[in-house]
Amino acid sequence: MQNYPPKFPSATCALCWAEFWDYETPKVVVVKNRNLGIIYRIIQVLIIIYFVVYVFLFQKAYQETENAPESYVMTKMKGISFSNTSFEKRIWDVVEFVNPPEGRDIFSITLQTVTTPFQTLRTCAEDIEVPEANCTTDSDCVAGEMEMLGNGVKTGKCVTYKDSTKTCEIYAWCPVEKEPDERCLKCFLVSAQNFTILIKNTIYFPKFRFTKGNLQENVAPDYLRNCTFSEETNLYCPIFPLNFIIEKAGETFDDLVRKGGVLAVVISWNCDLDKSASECNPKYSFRRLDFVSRHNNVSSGYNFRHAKYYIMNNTEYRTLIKVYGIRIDIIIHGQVKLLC
Ligand SMILES: Nc1ncnc2c1ncn2[C@@H]1O[C@H](COP(=O)(O)OP(=O)(O)OP(=O)(O)O)[C@@H](O)[C@H]1O
Repeated sequence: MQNYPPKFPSATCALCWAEFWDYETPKVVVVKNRNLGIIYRIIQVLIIIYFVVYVFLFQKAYQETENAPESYVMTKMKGISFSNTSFEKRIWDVVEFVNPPEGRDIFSITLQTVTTPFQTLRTCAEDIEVPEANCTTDSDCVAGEMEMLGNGVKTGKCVTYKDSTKTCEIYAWCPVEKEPDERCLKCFLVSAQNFTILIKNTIYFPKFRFTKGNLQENVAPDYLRNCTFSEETNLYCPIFPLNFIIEKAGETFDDLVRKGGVLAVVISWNCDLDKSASECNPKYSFRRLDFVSRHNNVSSGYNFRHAKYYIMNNTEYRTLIKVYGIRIDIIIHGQVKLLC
């Protein structure tokens, strides 16, 4: 059965042409129902409130925004400390305890060291803690073999490590490093808490050509030497005592000195450029970044090794230094808005 006559293109075209000349208008139906009317008005009011309060007043969606400013950070530490160990009496100035020295946005402060002095390239017994180091006869030590967690290449001999304990002999920087049973936590850099850090920061938003820095302008040349940061009274004095950063990050110096750790100083520049530039101020926050290592027995804290080389009697020596310390990361955030 065929319901509709077959439509030919010419017939469809004629229909369209006829409809083109029709007049259309929506028909409004007024429902006289109080409840329905109340719901309708409430929805209208909610939509108006959303746009006026949230979109316009709070989000300021009529403004153009720019995120991720170009940023310059320079850091400089000041401080001096004295350590008195059985090994040596030592003065620690910034050259000793700041790594790297150029004043980058990521740097570390040495709080404790495990030092292995007078290492030379020669043979010695492998450290007992190294896997496969224990031996009873020379046949346990394959010459030329290297243990990736070890300190050198095996010579093929089994030698005395301590008392009756024997380990494979290795060719390495000897003597090899030994972690002391107990590190003297009070020996090192106790006064490090009072060290101060200058953090110079300038941001630039290229779209709006807006730039600002965190340093007070037009002040006495020795202003920075005498001021300390305070969010309430000294926002533009970016000199932070180390202990201030540690406390604000919710940590204690004693905890950090044991294993080291990584702290962040976050500087946020969130500004409304429709207001005066003086109302665009940095906001500082502080937190510990290496939370994963803090609650972890396998690898906790922050440490690294470096060596100082020297030549004595035509022999090259090095002092191996394992450093435990605080790494500071300066992180810059920013967002500005301007009426377009
Ligand atoms: N961490 C800090 N704590 C206190 N004052 C500081 C700190 N870092 C720098 N200053 C002081 O801030 C001022 C500006 O430092 P800047 O590094 O620009 O100049 P400088 O003359 O090279 O400093 P300096 O020779 O003292 O290291 C100097 O007076 C400097 O001593």
